[in-house]
Amino acid sequence: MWKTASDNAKIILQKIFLEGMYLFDLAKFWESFNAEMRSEFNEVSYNAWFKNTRPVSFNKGTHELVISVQTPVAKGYWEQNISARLLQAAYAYAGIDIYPVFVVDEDANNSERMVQPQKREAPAPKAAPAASSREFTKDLRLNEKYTFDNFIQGEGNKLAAGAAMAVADDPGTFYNPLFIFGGVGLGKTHLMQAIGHQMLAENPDAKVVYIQSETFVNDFINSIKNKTQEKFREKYRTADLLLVDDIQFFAKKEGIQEEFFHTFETLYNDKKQIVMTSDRLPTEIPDLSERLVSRFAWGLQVEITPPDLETRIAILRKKAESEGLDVDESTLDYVASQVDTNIRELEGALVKVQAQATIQKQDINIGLARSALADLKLVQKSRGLQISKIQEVVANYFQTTVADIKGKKRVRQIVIPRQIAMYLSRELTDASLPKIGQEFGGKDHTTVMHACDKIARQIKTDTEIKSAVSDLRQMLER
Ligand SMILES: Nc1ncnc2c1ncn2[C@@H]1O[C@H](COP(=O)(O)OP(=O)(O)OP(=O)(O)O)[C@@H](O)[C@H]1O
Repeated sequence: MWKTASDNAKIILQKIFLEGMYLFDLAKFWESFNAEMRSEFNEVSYNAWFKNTRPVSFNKGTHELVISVQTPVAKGYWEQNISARLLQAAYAYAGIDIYPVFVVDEDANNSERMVQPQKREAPAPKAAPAASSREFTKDLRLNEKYTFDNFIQGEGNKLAAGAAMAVADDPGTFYNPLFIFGGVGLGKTHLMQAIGHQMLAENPDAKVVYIQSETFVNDFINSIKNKTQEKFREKYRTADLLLVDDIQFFAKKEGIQEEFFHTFETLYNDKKQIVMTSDRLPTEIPDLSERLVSRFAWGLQVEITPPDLETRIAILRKKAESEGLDVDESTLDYVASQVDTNIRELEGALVKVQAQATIQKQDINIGLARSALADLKLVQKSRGLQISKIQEVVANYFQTTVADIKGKKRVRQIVIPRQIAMYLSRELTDASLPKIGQEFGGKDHTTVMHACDKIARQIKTDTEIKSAVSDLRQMLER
């Protein structure tokens, strides 16, 4: 029987397909794709998106290519920005279509939280007022050291760093707004400004506005006093990138919130990137209007948690290098072990050691570091109460177990001690509500908020609860 032209075509296609399958060597393909990406992305971006991303398997039947990424942020970035490139590369390499599937590596063990974006409303287009670029340059005060290159990634900040880089690579589209929250001195401002630096490096004419939230408040009040509201609006509503630091200071300021709402709307609708930092989630900022809370959740809310020892050492090493200090590893290790919750204080500790070395005309070594930081140790000791310690003391007091305190049992004998432990964690540590929830077996921050409110109320009305809380406080503060 003769073959028709269309049969032939089918056979040829089948052959090409099979050759493609045959040729599709996953390891080799990945190597070549990686090399291509390495030459295209700068070092920081390459390290963020590609270095720890691995192909897991390729199914020759379904063409599914399973790829393991380190964080949910990296997953989102690959899906949105890199998938298309990967498809092209696979086609060019072996003439086949592939279907990438991204999985987050559970072993990467992220300690930070990422709050998933909420559904956003379709933005109504709005015309932006004309810009005056000189005003922005005048206001710009980015710290030149706060770049991605100088930011050490580790447990506690890699989700936030990944999100910041994604935003810097593709502002106004990917995670808008980006809301970075977490404790004092953990690098929120640094990351936020790094986005500004990258935007300016790529486009020196970009209008990058970086402000402390108090500046917005003061500018607004002055604009009313001086009748320069139009100018005020122009300044903020024509930015390409608006960076607002410590937005928790908008708490209870209704007029300011109203003004910021309109600034937000204008920028958002114009697809301009907004980045905010805060020491807590929007839902925890007192009297923050519902519409701001919901808008802040449109993009990504990501937490920075305190760095582990390894990251603290790496930060100190980098700082010592940039200051031209010769500090050996054991001294770096010692200094890093003295300050565990605040990187500003960690850097301050190194400065203290450096100052002592200068005064005493000595080289920096572990003995000198010990004497320089002797008083610091006392301060840290009284401040560094751990949530785990609170759980242990409360469990003992109520003759239950830490597992039950952290668990899900709903019986009253456990629920009350659990709520008291949450209340004390809020009162006696710097931990945010999400962080406390996480330490109590991954509970939602609203559960913690409810527990804290309930115990605060009961202390006023229930003498037994009152004296239990006061006993426990004494035990913990001893
Ligand atoms: N991962 C990091 N790598 C290098 N330096 C860091 C890192 N995180 C923080 N720092 C440094 O620690 C100092 C404090 O950081 P930053 O001011 O950004 O903290 P913050 O979270 O904004 O604090 P605050 O809550 O007080 O506003 C800065 O000098 C910053 O450069």
